[in-house]
Amino acid sequence: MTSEPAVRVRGLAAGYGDVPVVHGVDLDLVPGQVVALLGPNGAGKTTTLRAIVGQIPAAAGEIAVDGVRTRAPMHRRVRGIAYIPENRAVFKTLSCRDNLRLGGAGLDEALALFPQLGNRLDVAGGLLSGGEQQIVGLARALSRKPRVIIADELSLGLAPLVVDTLLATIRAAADDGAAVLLVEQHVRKALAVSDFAFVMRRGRIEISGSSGELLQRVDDIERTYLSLAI
Ligand SMILES: Nc1ncnc2c1ncn2[C@@H]1O[C@H](COP(=O)(O)OP(=O)(O)OP(=O)(O)O)[C@@H](O)[C@H]1O
Repeated sequence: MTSEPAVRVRGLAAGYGDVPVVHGVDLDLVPGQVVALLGPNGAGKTTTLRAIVGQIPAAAGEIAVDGVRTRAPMHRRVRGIAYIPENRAVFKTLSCRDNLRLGGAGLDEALALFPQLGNRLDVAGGLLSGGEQQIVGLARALSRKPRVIIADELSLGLAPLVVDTLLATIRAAADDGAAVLLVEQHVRKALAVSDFAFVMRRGRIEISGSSGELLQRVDDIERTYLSLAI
């Protein structure tokens, strides 16, 4: 892959107040690639994403977007970056249609991605199933054709088929040229759709490699790194 990283992270440290949570994180997000960030609960994955998008400040290290170092807050840094946080950002009293239109996203593009929303457009966001709410959030983010997609546990609590749909859509967005960073609890599914993966524990990256390599040692990785909390 010859593309320059869309996002380059070096030596990133971040935390909350005086409490350091992540340390020394290096990663590149390259157009066309999905990078999976794996790790047990509390490892620091969400904190890493929040620091990359500028929702919390970096305590140390560098973040460069398109080769330009930035410390800008999220609303400036995220031009062309879709951040899909863990909690489903669906407005409960707005219809599915209005939820999809929010923020300038195109309804047609959203329905092209997820035709199954077509007969749910008049349903209030709060009455959609968890899977549908997550699909609405992802459709809204992807229909703006972001260059960088940063997604946190898209599949939390969803049925396996919905998880497969969401991950396939993420893969397709990368194949169309997006640079993707994905935090995912389904380790095998994440390794199957990603190109490169990092395993984080106690705030540090402990393993990195191609997803194919990591898939070959997934039993060992799950036993050693993913089965224990923190
Ligand atoms: N807003 C916050 N204020 C203080 N500490 C926090 C906050 N959010 C997270 N933490 C702490 O930071 C550590 C890392 O949490 P983080 O959410 O980044 O982990 P994670 O790997 O994403 O785990 P999970 O899979 O449970 O979301 C945990 O010890 C957590 O308690």
